[in-house]
Amino acid sequence: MLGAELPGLLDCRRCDRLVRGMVELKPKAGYRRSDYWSRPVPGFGDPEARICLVGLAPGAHGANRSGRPFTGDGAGDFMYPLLFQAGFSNRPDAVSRDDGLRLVDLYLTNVVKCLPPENKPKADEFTACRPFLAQEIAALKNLRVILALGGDAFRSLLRLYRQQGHLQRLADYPFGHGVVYRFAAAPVLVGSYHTSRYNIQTGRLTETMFCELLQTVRELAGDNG
Ligand SMILES: O=c1cc[nH]c(=O)[nH]1
Repeated sequence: MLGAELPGLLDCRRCDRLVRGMVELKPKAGYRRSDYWSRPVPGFGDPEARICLVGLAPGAHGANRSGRPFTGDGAGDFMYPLLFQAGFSNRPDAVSRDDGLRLVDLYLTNVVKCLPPENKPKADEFTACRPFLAQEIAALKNLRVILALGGDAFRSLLRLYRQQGHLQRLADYPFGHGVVYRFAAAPVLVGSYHTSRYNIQTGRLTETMFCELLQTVRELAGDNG
């Protein structure tokens, strides 16, 4: 099972700090508290996907409001048009959960499903949420490549791989934009700088860099271009 059907996800209250933070968050101008999802945000996409893109956690006024990863935040505004250009979706933007957006050969999720204060989940919150990520990965039967956005998401995936016996030392797998790690019995792991507004504004990540990486990921999944 995937998305909102992941057992126990929508009702999860494991992390007190995160639950409190979502309740206390002040809506942005023009919105009311009732406009906010303010619960664990399920992943979504193609259940037959060969590729899984994994972000960090819902943005305060993006995924935490809309209830869908990267929907309504700067990171998504950068990413969705490029996913469309690369043929991974049926429309170039993401507006709300009922906008008709469909992902093709791609599943999109976050390592932490609830909004973390200051965008920084704590170690025990990564740990508490990891079983959900493990279930998503296990349910994607055609999965070949995981693209992790940002070092924190990347390292959380490495920890999952270590727990599952696919690797021993995290230090053997340093994060970087474009790093590719292969494993005997787990999806290829690829690192990308996060598509955050900060990274885009500072030029750390450009459209060209991200498009090239999407192409690489597609090739790693089995297409020759
Ligand atoms: O990592 C991120 C950033 C913004 N929105 C998400 O859903 N995930």
